[in-house]
Amino acid sequence: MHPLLSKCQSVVDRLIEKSNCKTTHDALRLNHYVWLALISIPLSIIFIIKNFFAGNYSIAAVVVMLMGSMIASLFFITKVKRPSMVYHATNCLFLVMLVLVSIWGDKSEGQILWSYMYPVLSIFLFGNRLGVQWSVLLLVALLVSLVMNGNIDLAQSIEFEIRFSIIYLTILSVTSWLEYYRNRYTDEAIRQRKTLEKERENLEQEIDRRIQLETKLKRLANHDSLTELYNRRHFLSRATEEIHRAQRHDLPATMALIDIDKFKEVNDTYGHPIGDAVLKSFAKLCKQSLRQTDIAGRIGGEEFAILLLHAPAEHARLAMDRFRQQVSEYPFQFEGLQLNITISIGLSAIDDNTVNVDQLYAAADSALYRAKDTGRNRVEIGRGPIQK
Ligand SMILES: Nc1nc2c(ncn2[C@@H]2O[C@H](COP(=O)(O)OP(=O)(O)OP(=O)(O)O)[C@@H](O)[C@H]2O)c(=O)[nH]1
Repeated sequence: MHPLLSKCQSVVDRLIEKSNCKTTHDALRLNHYVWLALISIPLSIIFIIKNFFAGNYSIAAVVVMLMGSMIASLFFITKVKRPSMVYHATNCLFLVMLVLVSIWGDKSEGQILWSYMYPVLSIFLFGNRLGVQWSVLLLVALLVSLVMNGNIDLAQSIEFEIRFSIIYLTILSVTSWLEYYRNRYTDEAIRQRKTLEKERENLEQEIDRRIQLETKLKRLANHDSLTELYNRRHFLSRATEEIHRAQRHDLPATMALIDIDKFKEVNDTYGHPIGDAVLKSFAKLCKQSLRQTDIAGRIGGEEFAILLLHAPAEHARLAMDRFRQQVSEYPFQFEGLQLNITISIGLSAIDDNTVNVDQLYAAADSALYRAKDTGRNRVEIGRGPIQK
């Protein structure tokens, strides 16, 4: 679009935005009216000047009135409740003006011919049904005025009236036909756009649903459903990555295997659901006590593993001993019951000889057995990974 036109369109849009249009259809009609008014105002000025110098003062005065009403209407459309009333009023004035022009007009120049543009404008502005009604009304009014007002040059010529009517009706029919097809294609385009928008919306919802499902599936695949810690497979895979990283950067890391002591007794004494609740609470406590960088997983029934990153064996032992102490003093409470548990921990730190996570796990596991064998509620460090 030409920059001047798009500037005008933005002014028109602003006017329409400020108006009280309820539907997009109303807004479209108002858009047409504002454009017609913007084009008609300069044309009216030319028409006024021409008639003024031709001595047709009465016509010039009527057009001045019409132009004034159009300018005023541009202010009123943002104020009134129903903006369509404004252009209906202007249309009535325009119609009266055309009739008066045909009565007062310069006979030799046939001012009545200006009326030919009315069907085009009214259908453009009001749509087919109302536009045709207004156009037919104008035709009737013009014919009556031609017959009644004794305009000798025109009124006496029945032939002129017939020719005028035929051309007027042809213009009306062609415009109406064009408007009909324009409406049809516009409606079709709107329908297609709505369908496309709906499909896009559905597609977006489907993508969201699948993303959520994928996230859920990933979570289910990697996490233990009871404790929400990593499951054995995912823990070992994450631990493998981290061990490689630590080895590459020459950083310490220690694996801790934790087993709840005499957990069978908890199940046997209080029942399996309480046993589950203990496991859940223990996992929560475990998460709270760990560093953000540490990785924790549930390896089996009541067995857990933690990979303590950036922690050499001695630091890990201190940290795990604190945790062991914390667990032994923690009052696990369920349904009015309070119970205490203890844990045994086996540690194994990576060194230059560590080949893989299984070695580290095996070393931590043997340390855990030692902790169990030597009385439970203890932390033991493994004797180092199996040598290459
Ligand atoms: N409630 C519950 N119990 C479980 C779960 N998984 C394993 N267990 C129980 O954990 C208990 C483990 O018992 P054991 O392996 O004999 O060991 P323990 O009684 O803890 O004794 P120590 O390890 O030698 O101190 C068994 O009774 C299992 O049934 C679970 O998901 N929920």
